[in-house]
Amino acid sequence: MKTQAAVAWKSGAPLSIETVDLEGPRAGEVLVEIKATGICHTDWYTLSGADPEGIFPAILGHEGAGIVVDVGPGVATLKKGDHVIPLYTPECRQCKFCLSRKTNLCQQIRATQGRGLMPDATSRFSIRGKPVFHYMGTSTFARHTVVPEIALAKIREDAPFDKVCYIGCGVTTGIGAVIFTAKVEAGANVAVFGLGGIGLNVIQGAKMVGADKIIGIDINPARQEMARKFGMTHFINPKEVDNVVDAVVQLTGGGADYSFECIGNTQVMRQALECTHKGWGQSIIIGVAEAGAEISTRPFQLVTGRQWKGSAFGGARGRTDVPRIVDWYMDGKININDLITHTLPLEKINDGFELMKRGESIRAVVVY
Ligand SMILES: NC(=O)C1=CN([C@@H]2O[C@H](COP(=O)(O)OP(=O)(O)OC[C@H]3O[C@@H](n4cnc5c(N)ncnc54)[C@H](O)[C@@H]3O)[C@@H](O)[C@H]2O)C=CC1
Ligand SMILES: N[C@@H](CCC(=O)N[C@@H](CSC=O)C(=O)NCC(=O)O)C(=O)O
Ligand SMILES: [Zn+2]
Ligand SMILES: [Zn+2]
Repeated sequence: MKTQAAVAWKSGAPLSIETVDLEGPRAGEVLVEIKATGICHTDWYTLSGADPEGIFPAILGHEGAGIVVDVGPGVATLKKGDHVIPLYTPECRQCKFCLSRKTNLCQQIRATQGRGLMPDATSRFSIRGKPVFHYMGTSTFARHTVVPEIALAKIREDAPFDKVCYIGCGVTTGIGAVIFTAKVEAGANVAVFGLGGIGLNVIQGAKMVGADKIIGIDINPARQEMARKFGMTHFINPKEVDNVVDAVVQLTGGGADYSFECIGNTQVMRQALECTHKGWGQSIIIGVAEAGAEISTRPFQLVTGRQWKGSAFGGARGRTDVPRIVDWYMDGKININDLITHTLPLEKINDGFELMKRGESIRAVVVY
């Protein structure tokens, strides 16, 4: 079939709206009509050329929601008409990683996914006979995409696509990092570095679990108002203090119980670790740093009880947890609407990237 997509021909260049050939689903695969997709900082990271796994031409996008149009042979858990959210972290429930119960990082299809291919090592997308790569196993910047069955969460049919698409990455990543990765307890003090589409969801998660002080740190003062609305109790602008670490330690009487780095800046990752409490502080890295970047601190920081952890997709097991998070939204337990600051048609997708780069949007959502 033919479909329309925003194609990334090469790094650093704007996306180009193209008519694309899309082959139907093979065994274990599902054809999805994407109804809406968010634009995440990680799409920009890959488009910028900073991602070691970035390959071109590709169809980016990993924060979508849509409807099943067709299923390939052997697909048992989904049928035409089902509403779904594609998962860049699948959940096969059979691999060593899934069975361990220690991680959400299902590895069943990770190798081919990282090479921009479907599990049988081929692409379903092409233009004028030349293959175009998939991205993160989802490629939601296309009106139609093919996704493995294990990488689709079935969601309720009354959930609005233009809001719950954000659960496909940002919402789950932020709230999940608090609930699933850090397991923040009521009364804990939390520091959140970076108050964008991810950090604001960390704040929302910290508020949900009953954290005490929720300290937001951002160089963009315009982020303060929204962060307070979502539960931030204190704000630090690094440009206005001598030392961010000291500022957090003072505010919390010794250090944050938990901190979250939601930027992708390795200097800030160090600050986020070092502002946590001696003996038990945990710092969760969420931000994705550029290829080759390394983190450092004095080992003494770890010897004295601080811990560094990472979190991908909030530690969520997508097929199990994403439908629950959709329920939380539908039950009014989490706020997504206020974070979606811009809605655009596919033709204007590059404007969405510009808004993000200028710090003017929290989430821009493309509605097909
Ligand atoms: N681990 C995971 O599963 C995921 C990771 N990410 C990554 O999380 C990071 C954040 O993504 P978004 O929230 O969408 O980005 P964003 O661009 O919306 O937000 C980043 C925020 O950090 C602030 N900031 C930049 N430099 C700063 C500094 N030196 N100190 C304090 N604040 C600073 C910016 O003003 C902005 O408000 C990105 O690196 C993204 O790739 C995104 C989704 C999932
Ligand atoms: N491709 C990059 C790594 C990018 C990365 O860390 N992705 C996150 C999700 S970011 C979503 O917006 C993730 O889930 N990582 C786990 C994984 O298996 O990719 C690189 O090669 O550095
Ligand atoms: Zn993302
Ligand atoms: Zn698995």
